Amino acid sequence: MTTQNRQSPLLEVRNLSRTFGAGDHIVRAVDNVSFDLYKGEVVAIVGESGSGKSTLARLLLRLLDTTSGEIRVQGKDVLSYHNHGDLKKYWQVVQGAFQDSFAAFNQFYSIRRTLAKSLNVLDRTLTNKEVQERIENSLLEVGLEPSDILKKWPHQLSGGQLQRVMIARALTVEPELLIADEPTSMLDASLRVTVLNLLLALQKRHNMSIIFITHDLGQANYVSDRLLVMYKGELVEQGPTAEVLNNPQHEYTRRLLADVPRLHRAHEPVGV
Ligand SMILES: Nc1ncnc2c1ncn2[C@@H]1O[C@H](COP(=O)(O)OP(=O)(O)OP(=O)(O)O)[C@@H](O)[C@H]1O
Repeated sequence: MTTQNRQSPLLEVRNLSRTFGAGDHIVRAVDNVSFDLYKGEVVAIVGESGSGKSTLARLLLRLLDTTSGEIRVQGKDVLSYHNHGDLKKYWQVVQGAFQDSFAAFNQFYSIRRTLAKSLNVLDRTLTNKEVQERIENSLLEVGLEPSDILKKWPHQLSGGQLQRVMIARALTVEPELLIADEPTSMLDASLRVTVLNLLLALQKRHNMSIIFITHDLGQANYVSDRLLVMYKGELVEQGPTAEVLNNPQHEYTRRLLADVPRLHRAHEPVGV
């Protein structure tokens, strides 16, 4: 999980901003954020509620327009993608998985239909057999038995199973980067550890890059190589996770750390 591949970043974010509203009511949800992410890295973005983490995730996934700044993936200017064809290709490289997996699924679709449909939309070149294979392999990757899961409907699955199906859905396109936005927040403690370990296993198996968004420093410590701290839309601190946690430079990071005294127990996922 060390950052070895230093040739060129997979993701380059420069001076990225997104505001909502105007005048006295302007909200700088993401304010002049810059960072790089390399292939195979797990980067955690931490910050309290409202610090701009989800807005940043949506900007990176091109689900929301930017106000200003640059996003490059594999050296390409992502913000120049406007038509559906370009965006679909982009979503084969960068995928997202979100906190509320139940809301993300169409309740009237079986899991098979959900997974096949989202893969077909993004990659029309695949045969039915290839679609089936990708779906089954992705479910196996997240520890679910395809024959059992595929015929079910979302309401028949537990929160943990749904969360894993959501990650499997992202995996069907074999992405280079997975953006996981609070993927454990709806889960109970034992399932949280399962999902965190699953993400780490995926990173190892595929050398996949992961952006892990959380308000929980303990989980960030458990999964990440590098830590980015957001406060009121700004990236106030970033660096190797152990370095940031052992020697926080920003007052806000110190405050966050003060709230989690158990963090200093090595490799323990606090709050999970
Ligand atoms: N569509 C929107 N319209 C107006 N304001 C918004 C919108 N989306 C987000 N915001 C505001 O932007 C700021 C950042 O919100 P965001 O959801 O990105 O934070 P967050 O760190 O992800 O919070 P949480 O951990 O609670 O999800 C907040 O002040 C929020 O109210």
